[in-house]
Amino acid sequence: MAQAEDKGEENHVLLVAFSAQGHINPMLRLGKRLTAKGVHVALATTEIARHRILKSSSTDAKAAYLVAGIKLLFFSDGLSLDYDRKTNLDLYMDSLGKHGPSNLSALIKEHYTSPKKLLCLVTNPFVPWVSDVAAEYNIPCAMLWIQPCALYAIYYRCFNKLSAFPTLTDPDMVVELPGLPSMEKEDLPSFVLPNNPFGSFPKLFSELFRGMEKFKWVLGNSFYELEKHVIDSMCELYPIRPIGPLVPPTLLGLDQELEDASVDMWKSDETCIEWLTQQPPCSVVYVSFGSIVVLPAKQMEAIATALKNAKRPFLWVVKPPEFPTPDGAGQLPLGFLEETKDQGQVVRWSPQTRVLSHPAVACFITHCGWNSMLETICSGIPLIAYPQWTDQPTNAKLIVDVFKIGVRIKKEVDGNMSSEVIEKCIEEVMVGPMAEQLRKTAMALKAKARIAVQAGGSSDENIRLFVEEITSDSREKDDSPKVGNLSHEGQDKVRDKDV
Ligand SMILES: O=c1ccn([C@@H]2O[C@H](COP(=O)(O)OP(=O)(O)O)[C@@H](O)[C@H]2O)c(=O)[nH]1
Ligand SMILES: O=C(O[C@@H]1O[C@H](CO)[C@@H](O)[C@H](O)[C@H]1O)c1ccc(O)c(O)c1
Repeated sequence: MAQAEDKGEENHVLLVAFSAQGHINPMLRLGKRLTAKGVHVALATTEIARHRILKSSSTDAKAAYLVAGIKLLFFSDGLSLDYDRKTNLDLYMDSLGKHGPSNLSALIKEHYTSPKKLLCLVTNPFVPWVSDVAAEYNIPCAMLWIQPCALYAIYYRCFNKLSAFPTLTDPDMVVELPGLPSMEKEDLPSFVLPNNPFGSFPKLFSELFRGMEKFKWVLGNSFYELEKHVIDSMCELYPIRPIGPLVPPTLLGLDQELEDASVDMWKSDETCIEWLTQQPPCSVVYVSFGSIVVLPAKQMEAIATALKNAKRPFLWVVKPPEFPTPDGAGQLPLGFLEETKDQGQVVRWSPQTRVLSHPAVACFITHCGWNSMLETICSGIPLIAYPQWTDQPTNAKLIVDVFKIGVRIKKEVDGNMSSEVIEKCIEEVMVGPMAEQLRKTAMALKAKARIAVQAGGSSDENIRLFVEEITSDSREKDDSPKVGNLSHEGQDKVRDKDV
């Protein structure tokens, strides 16, 4: 029997997320901020997430369906659970776009006694078609932009052809955009480059950014004080309201909110926390490339050599590839574990936010996924950027030239990284005047992030405004996009709180 989720109550919001660790968790944390303001929230994502959450035995079956008061609902993306979505990314995105809308629509009919009880649907960028499902039920739609606001601005201008971007005939052109530093091709998101191999993303973003009027609100997982210039630059086009950082409350000093709203798709190895506790303060190099990137064998070797030669304690997350290949991608070099057993720890999946906020951790070598970056900003430690694809190259540019909280591993001409360069980066962020400056800047940003989410802070005010707008019964009377940020006076008041 179909179970109604709404139990006759009003004020429901349904969040819809692409099925990835770094997409679902910020949506859940937005959900928690909404439930704190009296809204009932559920999150719908695809079956592959349920499968992964259940497989990760750190999450029990009950928790797979209810997270911090947010009900999880699942629909099919049209593919079997054992399908290799990563290798066949374009087919995966096509299937999701083809089957997602009707399956989501059926889910809404099944779970809500009347779709009219839904104040709005909130989607994220990889499932933009959710806005069409919202329109089918005459429900307003919001988007949570889960990458830096800088990426929102870049894609908006690129796909609406408002600025010049590299082409096959001019692949090396430098891109100049308001509110951002000049960007060379290695600083741009891979999906806007002429050699991007994943055709589904430019197609998806083109449809999304040319049809922005389908979204009454655009919320961003960032905070005003972090990206003010680029956020201001979008005010005249299609504004984005920052409401983040959407990270665990413990990283934000929100002690009154102990429970995090997140799921784990892999079981984390808690033994590394015990190991960290035995290390001197500010000594450990933490290394992780997130949930999707699998590094080629040569790059794994370069990192292994650099860590050995740096002679500092390290914690390295080496997540076994879901579909292993014979070329050794994602595998540790033979003998590495034995050679470094007294120096470092390797785990398959770490409790990353606890690691980053541990006093023993000194810096983070990262692929620059936006969730990892926000978690690091909130922990106040410097980064070493080694971006791979999608938003990551731009995120690396932000780390170095805008936020000024880290360094970037420069690639060799063959596109690989050398162990010497990695080692040099480790030294730069660990010792000397540059290390000191990076740490100081990182600590100042951490303080700003905390202020943004506290009562009356810029992000908290933007959430308050969003809830006020979705719950006011202006829906019938006023369908115009509510995309504006706080009024200028409001923003100024918040700005005065800058540290
Ligand atoms: O060993 C790990 C590696 C990553 N993460 C979490 O996985 C998410 C990764 O998201 P991100 O956007 O950084 O990168 P993605 O994995 O999506 O590429 C972050 O919240 C991390 O805290 C984790 O819990 N343990
Ligand atoms: O984009 C994918 O995942 C990550 O999302 C983060 C937030 O958007 C981003 O900052 C990070 O760089 C990305 O790695 C993603 C793409 C394709 C796919 O099949 C996924 O499972 C995730």
